[in-house]
Amino acid sequence: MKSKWNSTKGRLETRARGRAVLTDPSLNRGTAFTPEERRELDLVGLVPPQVLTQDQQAARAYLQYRAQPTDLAKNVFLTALHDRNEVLFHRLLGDHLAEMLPIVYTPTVGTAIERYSYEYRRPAGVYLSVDTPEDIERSLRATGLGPDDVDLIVATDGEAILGIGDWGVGGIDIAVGKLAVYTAAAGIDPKRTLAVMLDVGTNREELLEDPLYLGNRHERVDQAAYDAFIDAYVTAATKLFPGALLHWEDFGPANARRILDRYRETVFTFNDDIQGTGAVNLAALLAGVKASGVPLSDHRIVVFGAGTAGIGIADQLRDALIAGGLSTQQATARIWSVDRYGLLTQGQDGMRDFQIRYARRTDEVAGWQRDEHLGGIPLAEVVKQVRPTVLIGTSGQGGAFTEDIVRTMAMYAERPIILPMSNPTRLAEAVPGDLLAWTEGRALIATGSPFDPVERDGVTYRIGQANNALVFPGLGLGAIVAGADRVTDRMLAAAADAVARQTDATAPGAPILPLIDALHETSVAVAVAVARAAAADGVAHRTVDDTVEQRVRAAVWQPVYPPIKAV
Ligand SMILES: NC(=O)C1=CN([C@@H]2O[C@H](COP(=O)(O)OP(=O)(O)OC[C@H]3O[C@@H](n4cnc5c(N)ncnc54)[C@H](O)[C@@H]3O)[C@@H](O)[C@H]2O)C=CC1
Ligand SMILES: CC(=O)C(=O)O
Ligand SMILES: [Mg+2]
Repeated sequence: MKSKWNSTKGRLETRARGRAVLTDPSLNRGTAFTPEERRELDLVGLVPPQVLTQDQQAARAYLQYRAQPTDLAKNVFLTALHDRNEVLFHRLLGDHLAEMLPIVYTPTVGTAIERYSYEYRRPAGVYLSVDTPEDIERSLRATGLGPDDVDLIVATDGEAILGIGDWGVGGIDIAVGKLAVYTAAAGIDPKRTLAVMLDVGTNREELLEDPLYLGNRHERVDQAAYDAFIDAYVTAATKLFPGALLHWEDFGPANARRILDRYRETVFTFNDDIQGTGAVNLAALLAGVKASGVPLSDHRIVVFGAGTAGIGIADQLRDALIAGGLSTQQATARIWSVDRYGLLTQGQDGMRDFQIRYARRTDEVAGWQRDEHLGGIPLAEVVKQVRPTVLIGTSGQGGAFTEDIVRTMAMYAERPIILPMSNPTRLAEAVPGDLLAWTEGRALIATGSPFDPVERDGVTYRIGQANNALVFPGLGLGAIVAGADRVTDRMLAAAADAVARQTDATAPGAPILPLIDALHETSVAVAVAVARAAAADGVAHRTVDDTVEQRVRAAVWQPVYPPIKAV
């Protein structure tokens, strides 16, 4: 590798010279290279004469950003900046986090993924192909990164991107987006991360037929080939980068849980949609429960959309109820899960194995109104019968929480807790303005994608984002600082608890989750709690003591140009 971070000397050392410096985004600082650096690195005459400060560069980049006509154009602009000058990209993102997160992350990242093969400029990570698994190791090595150089790898197979489905190779952008959030929120060093696209094909006809489509032009492979490929990836990644956390993002429901179950006991690994989402949802509930004044164990919880995220949520809620003193049976009975064929009920055809534990007994629902067209008991009937106090949406079905459903819920719950968590924005099961109108301002709300505050009767309701972005960055940072080699349930519960402690939702209009402006402090709190939990579970390989918060803060990477030395 031409450049290397020298941690003893605290400087970047490079053998690159001239144009090669300017085309490497981890080295390039464009007009901010000092006269001395320009001479040392053979850049004299290759950049305009004026030397700018990073502040000036950031101000100019922000002007350019603001001049972009659409959100997609803003995304493309930021991607290009990322490709040109990584530090400046992170500086800009950090300076304008609440404004730019919706551009690099949900909702606009969804559009960027749909448009990937059209907006493509430069590669963005490592593209591994199921057709040539023998190249996995070589491709990972080609990054030039050594065994101690990687803390984190975010991988996707692009099958279940947010709620927009299978986008094949374009899915790489969700891995890139998650990594941007890791750095912006928790200061994970971007040099020490990798985005990986596990290209197993796509079942989206429109991509297969598109001459510009950049991924493998065949359908998704069968399970045997798929599993062998995933195994080859895990084997190579753990061999080459033994300390790295393997983060899985947006896998289809048939694979997400299977992969997690297969590796979680033996590999340092984390499924964001199952575990991160479960933790942020639990945090929202803990904060909402405090504001509602009703203990968690007295709540009746309906989860709409019993897939990867929905059942991940149900599992962590169930664990929290059990930790609060309920038996497994009692805890499970507090949760009603509704999927595409209605309420999960015993004996229902086509249930996934991970859904079965939430299926209700048939005698319990015998008198409930079925919808023959749907093939089961619809959400509206479940809400009527159950009178839930909590309604969670992870269905990807925009508008599914109708006025009728919400008004029925609000007849019985004083402070209904409603979390339309589906992304991107257009797939939210309901929007905050409607929810507040239908509940006369009583609903406690958090949404998966960002929403503006709502004004009502002189109160400003700020809407927290029930998004795993409140959890995974701090989880990663805490795990790194603790030198963890596993992600345990206790670490997830600790993350949820730490997020919930960041807010007090008792004041009128207060959000139940911390706002994005506070994402960094939230992530630090999560990291500290996670590091302590890792130590308590015996999976930490570094000392976690009273100095842990200091160490977490010291580990936060800052977007400043480090000293650079030509070698
Ligand atoms: N806010 C957050 O942090 C997160 C939000 N999500 C969102 O949750 C949604 C689902 O994501 P995944 O669980 O990964 O997908 P998934 O495909 O695993 O799950 C979706 C589930 O919804 C069900 N469903 C589909 N149509 C339905 C209908 N008409 N009625 C009831 N259920 C229906 C499907 O059968 C499936 O079980 C997406 O929109 C995603 O963006 C996912 C992860 C994190
Ligand atoms: C936030 C996220 O992970 C999702 O919507 O899939
Ligand atoms: Mg996801």
